[in-house]
Amino acid sequence: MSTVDGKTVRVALLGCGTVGAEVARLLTEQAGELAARAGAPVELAGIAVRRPDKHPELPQHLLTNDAAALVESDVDVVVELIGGVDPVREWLLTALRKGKSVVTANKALLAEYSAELFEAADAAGADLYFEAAVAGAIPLLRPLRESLAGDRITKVMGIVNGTTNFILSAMDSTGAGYAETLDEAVRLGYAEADPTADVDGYDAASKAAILASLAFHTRVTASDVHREGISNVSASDIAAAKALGRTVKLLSICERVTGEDGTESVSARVHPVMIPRSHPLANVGGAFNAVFVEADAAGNLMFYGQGAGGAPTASAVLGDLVAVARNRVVGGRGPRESAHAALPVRPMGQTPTRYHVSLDVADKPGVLAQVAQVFAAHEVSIAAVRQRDRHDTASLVIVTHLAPDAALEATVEAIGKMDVVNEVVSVMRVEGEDT
Ligand SMILES: NC(=O)c1ccc[n+]([C@@H]2O[C@H](COP(=O)([O-])OP(=O)(O)OC[C@H]3O[C@@H](n4cnc5c(N)ncnc54)[C@H](O)[C@@H]3O)[C@@H](O)[C@H]2O)c1
Ligand SMILES: N[C@@H](CCO)C(=O)O
Ligand code: NA
Repeated sequence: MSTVDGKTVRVALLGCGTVGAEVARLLTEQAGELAARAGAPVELAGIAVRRPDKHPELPQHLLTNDAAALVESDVDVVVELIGGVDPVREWLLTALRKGKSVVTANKALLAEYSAELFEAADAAGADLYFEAAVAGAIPLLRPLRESLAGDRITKVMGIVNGTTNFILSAMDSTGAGYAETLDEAVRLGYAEADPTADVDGYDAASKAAILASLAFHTRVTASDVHREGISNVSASDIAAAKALGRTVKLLSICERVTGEDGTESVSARVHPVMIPRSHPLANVGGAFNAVFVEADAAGNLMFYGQGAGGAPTASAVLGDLVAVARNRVVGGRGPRESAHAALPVRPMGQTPTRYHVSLDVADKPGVLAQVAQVFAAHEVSIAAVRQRDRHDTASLVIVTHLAPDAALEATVEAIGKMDVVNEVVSVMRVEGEDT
């Protein structure tokens, strides 16, 4: 038995590309079921596209190239699937100020402007949902905003960019270098012709900002996130990781950091990391996403699935659409912004990290002691050392304990200048316990 007695919820769809086309299809094909679940018919009232004449597949009477006018028209919900900041930002602010609910997949916009969007939403009592913006189909933002709202989250760490995960997974399995693997990823259609946002970590940094804000009830923007991409990850790094029983992943890491004086701050960063092959994130291959959440009461949680693609991303958009339609039917709202903790963002240099350093050194007495002395001088404690002799040189692999990132960086710089060090073969941060 279902009750569909609510007033029709009229939906404006802005953008009909990879994700928008799937949303339009599912909205039409599943109209009856969506109405039953929402408690009211959910009706596509208009679709804004750039060139209506290029969309013979869509109902022609719904098409317009005037997104601004569609937002102002008699619609209840605006689903934005165009992307980018301008001009979308103004349209969504207009919609929210007029009390219309907004559903968007736009991480670039949310990562910089969520405060003003939430302010507009809160002032008008409208909903702002964006499950598709991080990790596509994977239910992640709703668990953070709702299911875990009673817990204290300490860390959110994951693979939230499919393109870079595809490239790193391929480098790991073939041993090939970065440039040739990227070319292959573009050829196969996994990476875009201009893959900058993915490979330089901008996409993952936007997602980290959204995750840190929701997990820690604070405001973190993309510009607060320390960002390193994967273009410097070499075949040597991958080989060094393998030799240690580790693999390399581009991780978005958001964590609470408690200073020596007990004050709390947030660290949000994106960079390549060596993790043990036994770590749950190590087995996430290809273009899949996975996010690990640590919370005081819940313990460890893992979210895994498809982080991109038309249909998977549309699944998250439709879920949000049903949620906002339900809220309208019962006259309520979804969660408002929760930024009460107002935690400062810790600079990367002061963030505790661990390094792996692989060196090619002269094979003579006292070299290990000299290298260890440089670590000690920077107050960096060594967790493990492995030395392997070759002819007249030796391979030295050092893994540190936690130390401020700036101290680790300075240590590596000083080591690179030592006469006894022939080559710094690989330097990378590590996460997870060694097995
Ligand atoms: N594709 C994915 O896998 C994926 C996953 C998660 C989130 N997202 C996000 O979803 C959003 C859409 O991504 P996409 O992959 O569908 O992009 P897309 O480029 O395939 O589609 C965007 C569409 O918007 C249209 N458009 C641009 N300006 C417009 C305007 N002024 N009026 C009307 N239409 C206009 C474009 O012509 C294009 O068809 C982005 O914010 C993206 O970050 C995408
Ligand atoms: N370019 C993104 C799409 C999903 O946000 C990725 O590779 O994961
Ligand atoms: Na998601």
